[in-house]
Amino acid sequence: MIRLEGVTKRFRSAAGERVALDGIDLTVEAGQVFGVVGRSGAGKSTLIRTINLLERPDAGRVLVDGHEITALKPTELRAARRRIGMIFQHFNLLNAKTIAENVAFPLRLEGRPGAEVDRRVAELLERLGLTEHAKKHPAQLSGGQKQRVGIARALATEPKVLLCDEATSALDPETTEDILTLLDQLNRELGLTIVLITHQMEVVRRVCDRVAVLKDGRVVEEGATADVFLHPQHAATRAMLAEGDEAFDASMAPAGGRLAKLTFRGGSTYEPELSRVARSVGVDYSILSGRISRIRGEPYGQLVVAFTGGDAEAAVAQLTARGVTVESVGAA
Ligand SMILES: Nc1ncnc2c1ncn2[C@@H]1O[C@H](COP(=O)(O)OP(=O)(O)OP(=O)(O)O)[C@@H](O)[C@H]1O
Repeated sequence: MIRLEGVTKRFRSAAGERVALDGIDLTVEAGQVFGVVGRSGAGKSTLIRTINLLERPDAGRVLVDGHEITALKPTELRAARRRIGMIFQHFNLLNAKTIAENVAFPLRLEGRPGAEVDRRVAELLERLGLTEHAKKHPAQLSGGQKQRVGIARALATEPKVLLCDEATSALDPETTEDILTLLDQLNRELGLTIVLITHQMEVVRRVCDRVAVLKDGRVVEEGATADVFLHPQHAATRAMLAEGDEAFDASMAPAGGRLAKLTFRGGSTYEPELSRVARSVGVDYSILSGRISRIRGEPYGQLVVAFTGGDAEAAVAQLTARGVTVESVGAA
């Protein structure tokens, strides 16, 4: 559905040249929710803006729904952009216009007949729970409501792709959850392909099927969200995921203990696998850190434990046989 091939973007300023994107290759399949994460300055905004050519790459190709966006003539590009909606951190609404007029705006630009515009706007306001706000102005709405207007406007021309540029970064946690539920619904109900950039790992855990990690304009890691988040391979990914988490303190582990990171996924998350195995091989374990949560709806648990007083190797073998992923985190 979306393919970036060798996409490179440089910015030149008085301070010199800065490579914002350095040969990006990425594929987003139709119907996926795809997240791009990275530190400030990694190139996330530049990357998402190349998908609708708000930023034109210096090299490489961008293909959306079979069209090579980077090769289109201006009139063709305008048509292609109608199939790519976009929402923004600060909503970018027209403050002098009413909510209904904001949503109607892209349809009026296309010159659609008045009656059709009215029908489509009414339908979108209804779908997004905004009908009672139709005649208000953006300043009269909360952040969450403004983002709903942004989404309604982005959907007006029935795009196949929705680009979300830090769409929940200006919202409180409850409103963020509300908007993510909505994006999830639009993805499932309309089959909308969603690409989002964010610095909020929770957003990715909650809605993204796949994630790419960007560092200095390069993709350093990419894969299914659960794989990348539960078994990060790159230091940049590990650092982002560790933020805000209490790191386990290896010095607190029992002397001589064998440390292991255990990952339970799906149904096994709630099974007493660890205590069964410990009983069966006669080892003790201390839990040094732990988290139970969900990634894109799939439950998982991740524990760092220290095995002591028995055959730790046998415990590891039995856990592995029961589908638990065991990674060594060194000795205490
Ligand atoms: N219009 C521009 N002119 C010059 N440099 C730019 C421009 N836009 C982006 N850059 C530079 O390109 C690099 C990537 O910026 P970009 O905004 O894409 O990163 P980001 O990951 O989205 O960061 P943030 O999370 O802070 O928004 C940065 O070094 C930035 O300073």
